[in-house]
Amino acid sequence: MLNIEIQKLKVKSQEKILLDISFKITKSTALIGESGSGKSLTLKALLNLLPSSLDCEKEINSNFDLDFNSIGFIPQNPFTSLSPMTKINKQFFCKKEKKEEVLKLVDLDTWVLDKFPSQLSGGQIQRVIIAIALSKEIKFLLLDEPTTALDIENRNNIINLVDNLRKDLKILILFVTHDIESVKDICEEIVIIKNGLIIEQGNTKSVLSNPTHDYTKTLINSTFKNKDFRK
Ligand SMILES: Nc1ncnc2c1ncn2[C@@H]1O[C@H](COP(=O)(O)OP(=O)(O)OP(=O)(O)O)[C@@H](O)[C@H]1O
Repeated sequence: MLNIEIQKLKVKSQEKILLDISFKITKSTALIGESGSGKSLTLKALLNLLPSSLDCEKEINSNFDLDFNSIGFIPQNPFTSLSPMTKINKQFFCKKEKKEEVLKLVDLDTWVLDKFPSQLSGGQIQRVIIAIALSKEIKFLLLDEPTTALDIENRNNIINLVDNLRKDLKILILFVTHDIESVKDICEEIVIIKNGLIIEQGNTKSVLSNPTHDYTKTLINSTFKNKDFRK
């Protein structure tokens, strides 16, 4: 079973500590926090994409090589993630058979290969982006608010897709969002962050049904208008 143990992830600017967290990913973990809590910094630090003005200390153990080839990244806005003037076919860097295999995994037919991004819907583009990530035989998938730019139907489709990938491919997932509802059924573990620090973490269902911090309660209440899930 794959696992990642982030023992230390600390990001500092010249003025202050922006992020200081540690957590494990053994299946799928949701990282939840308000705007400015440190979600993007966490992703950038894991992807080695922090600006040089920030100082980063990392102690990460994993039972596989954590590098460019083993990590897939799904950004927030699918509409700006692909090259607009290039057909989908040319945006994959793998053999035809692999393209067909990964398109099937995301429930798309090969006709999309002959299209430009502008000819696809937001949900289809997000599926293509996930297929491109999967064409690399990744072991760890990072998702940065992957449903924010989508309508409710496409949002649910992408959530179901991520859930199926998690079950079928058994890859590790870190799903970053401010929207608890989108992850409550697909992430086993949840990490709540505020001002760059972990406020609460644990099994998702336990934390959501019995939050101990007011910050977590506020996040839950702002997400769930209908609180039936807690019964
Ligand atoms: N390059 C930087 N230099 C200095 N401070 C930064 C830098 N990048 C981010 N920060 C600060 O670090 C904190 C966390 O930012 P981050 O972008 O990780 O938040 P976030 O949780 O992703 O928010 P959002 O949901 O709005 O994207 C914020 O206070 C932000 O101002």
